[in-house]
Amino acid sequence: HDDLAPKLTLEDPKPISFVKNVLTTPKDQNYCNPVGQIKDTCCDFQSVEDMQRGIFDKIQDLVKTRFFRYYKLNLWRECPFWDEDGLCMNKDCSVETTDESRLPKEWTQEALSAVQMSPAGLGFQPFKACSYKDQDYCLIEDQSNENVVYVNLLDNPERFTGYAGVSAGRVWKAIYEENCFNIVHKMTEGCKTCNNMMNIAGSAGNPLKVAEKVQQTVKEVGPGFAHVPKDTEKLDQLLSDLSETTDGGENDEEVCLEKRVYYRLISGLHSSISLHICDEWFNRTSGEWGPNLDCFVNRIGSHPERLQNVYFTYALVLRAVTKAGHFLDQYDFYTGDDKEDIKVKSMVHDLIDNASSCAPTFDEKTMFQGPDAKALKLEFRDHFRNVSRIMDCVGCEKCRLWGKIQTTGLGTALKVLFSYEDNQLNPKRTPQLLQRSEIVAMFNTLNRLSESLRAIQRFRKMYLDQVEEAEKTILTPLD
Ligand SMILES: Cc1cc2nc3c(=O)[nH]c(=O)nc-3n(C[C@H](O)[C@H](O)[C@H](O)COP(=O)(O)OP(=O)(O)OC[C@H]3O[C@@H](n4cnc5c(N)ncnc54)[C@H](O)[C@@H]3O)c2cc1C
Repeated sequence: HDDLAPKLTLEDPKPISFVKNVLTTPKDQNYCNPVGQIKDTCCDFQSVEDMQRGIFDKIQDLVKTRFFRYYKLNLWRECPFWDEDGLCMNKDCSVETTDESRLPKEWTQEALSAVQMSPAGLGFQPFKACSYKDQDYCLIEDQSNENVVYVNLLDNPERFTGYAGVSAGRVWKAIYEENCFNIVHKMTEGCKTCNNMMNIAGSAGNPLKVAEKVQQTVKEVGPGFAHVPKDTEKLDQLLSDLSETTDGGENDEEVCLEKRVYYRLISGLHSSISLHICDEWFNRTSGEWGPNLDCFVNRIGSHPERLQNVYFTYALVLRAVTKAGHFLDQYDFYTGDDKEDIKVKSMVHDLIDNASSCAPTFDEKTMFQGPDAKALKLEFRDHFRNVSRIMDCVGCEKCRLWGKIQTTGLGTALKVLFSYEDNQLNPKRTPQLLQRSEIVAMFNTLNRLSESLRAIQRFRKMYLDQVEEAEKTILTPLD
């Protein structure tokens, strides 16, 4: 499978000709500076930027603390969907793990069977074995598995690794294809195999598109891949049924809120990862790390929707963090050092207090209200769980690490928003609500999104500076 191995030498992004741009397009002072309401949220772009600036330093300081910088995970689970044999051997892809002897002994392997909860019974439960609870939107790693390791996130920053090509593309494709809800499933009721197949081949819910997608997927990977039935006759029949029953064409307005939210969330994560790559790009000529404007313009700047989705995802996660405020206020942030525990607790409190001083950024009560609400919610949850499993198919260790953290962070946010009413987020009523890894993931995800918003502001300025430079070049007469 040579073609599936990650391409390690990602080509440099296409350079932007600013002089040509200035000559051909009107100067855009508002470049990458969206205004107005962020669709499907209850806040506008400007207030999100203001809030992000207000709490940026607080969240940066928080993720550096002992409690938040160590993340425990299984980095080497088998990809459950396809044979992922692409292994990125680039040194920037590798993850440095932490020797457990340097961590509080209560966190470590030996204590697994002994400790489940802090004496107070509130919160601290880092060693719970893996199982999906109904409320969970993502796979929580089996903390007692012998393959789990601790990683110091500060030693393993998410940045450009060179991971790209077929392997990375296939993971993104599979993630977007999880956004396939109800309507398609209704058409294939009673056909379990077909339903499974739809799960991996689905598109935006238009049956014709799905049929085409199935055909394309089968062509690419062949029958027998993941859930695609080996029985090609059945497949042909399904495709012809689908083509007959559809009139084609999809009306965007008909895409339900839940589906839009799902897409925006994933696309926001994707944009955020791209932003980190562009912000910490490795310049092969100078041998230095730094922002790459061409990368930004190509991947984000020229796609307004991708840019806006970062704000959306930030708004959603921030709402989840503030909603969980009461629970976190009483959580035992155990680090093995009493002073540090108190410090972390007060930092979390301060952050949430600041974020809560503004109106909520997202209204979770608008979702799952229609007649199919219950089924749709289950589907939404199951699809998101699949996204966290797809992370095991990422062929670069470092990307997998951050992919896992951020999908767990988003899954935790969804759990807080959609699995519990405000009054249930009380540790006395639901002491086992969140595990340590979920809390660490949610705050680190908020931090990465916050860094992405800051990167957008920086790239915006770089872009305008370049335009100004180009204008000077045009206006300066040649000697
Ligand atoms: C989970 C995960 C984590 C990763 N982490 C890293 C990392 O830490 N460092 C690193 O260097 N590389 C990482 N990668 C690889 C990186 O995301 C890109 O895949 C790679 O840089 C190649 O980029 P590309 O320009 O070909 O397009 P990709 O980013 O691979 O995008 C594929 C296609 O998706 C569509 N698309 C792109 N962005 C969006 C969006 N925001 N919304 C909707 N559609 C979009 C476009 O059609 C695009 O062609 C990661 C990949 C995955 C799957």
